[in-house]
Amino acid sequence: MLPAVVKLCCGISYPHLRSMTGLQRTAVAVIGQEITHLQRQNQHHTRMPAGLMYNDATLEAVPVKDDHPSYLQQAREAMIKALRVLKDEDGWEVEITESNGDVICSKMMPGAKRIFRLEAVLEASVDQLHELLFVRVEEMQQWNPSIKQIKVLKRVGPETVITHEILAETAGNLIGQRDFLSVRHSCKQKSGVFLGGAAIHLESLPPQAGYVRAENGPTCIIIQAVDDDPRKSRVTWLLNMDLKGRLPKSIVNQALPRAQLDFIRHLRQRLTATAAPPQQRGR
Ligand SMILES: CC(C)CCC[C@@H](C)[C@H]1CC[C@H]2[C@@H]3CC=C4C[C@@H](O)CC[C@]4(C)[C@H]3CC[C@]12C
Repeated sequence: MLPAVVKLCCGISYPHLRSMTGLQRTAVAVIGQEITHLQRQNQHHTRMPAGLMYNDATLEAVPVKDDHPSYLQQAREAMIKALRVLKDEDGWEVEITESNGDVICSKMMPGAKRIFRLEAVLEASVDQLHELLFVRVEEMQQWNPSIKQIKVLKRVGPETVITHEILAETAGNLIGQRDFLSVRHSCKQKSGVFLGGAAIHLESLPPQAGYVRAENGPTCIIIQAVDDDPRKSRVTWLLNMDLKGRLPKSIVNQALPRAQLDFIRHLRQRLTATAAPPQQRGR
């Protein structure tokens, strides 16, 4: 199914491919590699029962009964969709330009849904960011006060996890309590690290009392080394979120880019905190 979708996309976008630059080329390159990976993974899936391959017995179990082999596919499809959106340069409007160079643009999608793209350069290596944003994702609540909890419910593969995220009340004041269920996938390429994600449904974890189940994705964070400095990385983050519930669009469309800036600010604080011991900070 996915290879067919990608072939179709490639066909549609072929005339545009010749005029592409930078990020766009990266995005297209990764789509090709993803197909190859995916085809290999799919061969495994047809031979082995779902869930047997990477079951990690040490994981603290919130039961994920509704296991099926397509989580990896869903995550990859989400990543490809998100990359296609980033690749298309048309229709982006600048929302916020910060004095430190961070820029947030937004774009209206079919269905009158606004999505947001943040671009920032961070003082951290690609590996450091991969570690903080994917490998040690459960620690995020320690450095990001907007998040009450992130829990890895299941490891679907070495680079694919199912997570449950609960927003902190501080972040939710205006928006109300939200939680998310997502499949998240990380893909390391020469050109950088790609983190993709999409909302999923699990019968074993239905929306909880007092929370509105929001949907995050298809989304993608691209982390690329800055050419002349391996200690810096360029982050391109597509935020595509449906907060659900009855919220005025104007409020949502202000809250989302703000949430992106907050996220990056906390990430920077976390990076400074680890870079220098407390007595040296600020010198
Ligand atoms: C009140 C509203 C507007 C707040 C929105 C909060 C947003 C910005 C929060 C909620 C859940 C968060 C995500 C939770 C998990 C991950 C997985 C990780 O691999 C990359 C970061 C990422 C993708 C987070 C990005 C920021 C995030 C999307």
